[in-house]
Amino acid sequence: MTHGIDIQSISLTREGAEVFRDFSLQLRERRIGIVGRNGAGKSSLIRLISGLVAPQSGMVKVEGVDVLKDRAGALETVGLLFQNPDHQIIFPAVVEEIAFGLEQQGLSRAEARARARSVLAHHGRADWEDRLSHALSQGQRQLLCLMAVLAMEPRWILFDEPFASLDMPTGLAIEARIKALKQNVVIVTHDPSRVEGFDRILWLEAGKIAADGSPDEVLPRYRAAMEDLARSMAC
Ligand SMILES: Nc1ncnc2c1ncn2[C@@H]1O[C@H](COP(=O)(O)OP(=O)(O)OP(=O)(O)O)[C@@H](O)[C@H]1O
Repeated sequence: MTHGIDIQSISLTREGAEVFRDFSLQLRERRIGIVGRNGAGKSSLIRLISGLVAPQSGMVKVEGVDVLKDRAGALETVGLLFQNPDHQIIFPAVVEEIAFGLEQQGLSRAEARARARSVLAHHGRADWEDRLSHALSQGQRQLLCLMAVLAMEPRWILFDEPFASLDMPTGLAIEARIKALKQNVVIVTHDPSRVEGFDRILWLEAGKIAADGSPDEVLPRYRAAMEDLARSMAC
């Protein structure tokens, strides 16, 4: 049985601004979308879930792993893809980028590189073995980040606006890859059409859940509210 993601009474303040106060949430579904306006706390929430941001109080467990206290366990349990691959990629060489997380999980350097090469081959990118990350296109760098996360085989993968800077074919290709993943997936997006057909949608507003339910329950209300706001902002 899956324990899923268990967020208990989180309070988070960033640079003096309160983002969450006594916030609790349980996530078990396989496909979860998070929508909400700029500054609602969507990125902060998935950073909390992956253990990259520490709350002032409260606890986050993913599949029973305390992601703040058990960093090695967290790497095996939850992977995060940043919106901008350039904020994620550390190494000049593609193979090193994929091997790094595997070494963090305890593989030797040689084992990690061999596994990285097999991951590239599995995704039909064996020819990237000797490529430099910065010489890839934006969409290709995003795919590299996805492969680096998938290589670690986490049970949950969190995506922070994965489509924001991709052209249409690359966006569709990444969307198809995400759909085919066997892992549990959480996607933060400003585009409701990307999360139609998901199991659960959360609408986050100023650090609180404004709506929580199926896409049919939440997305029409979200779209209508955003359209109302747009009308009130129009000059
Ligand atoms: N690195 C940071 N340092 C300090 N404060 C931050 C940082 N990132 C976000 N915040 C603050 O946390 C709050 C929530 O931001 P967050 O990025 O989580 O929202 P979001 O819903 O993902 O917004 P967007 O849709 O614009 O990406 C905002 O008030 C923001 O100013």
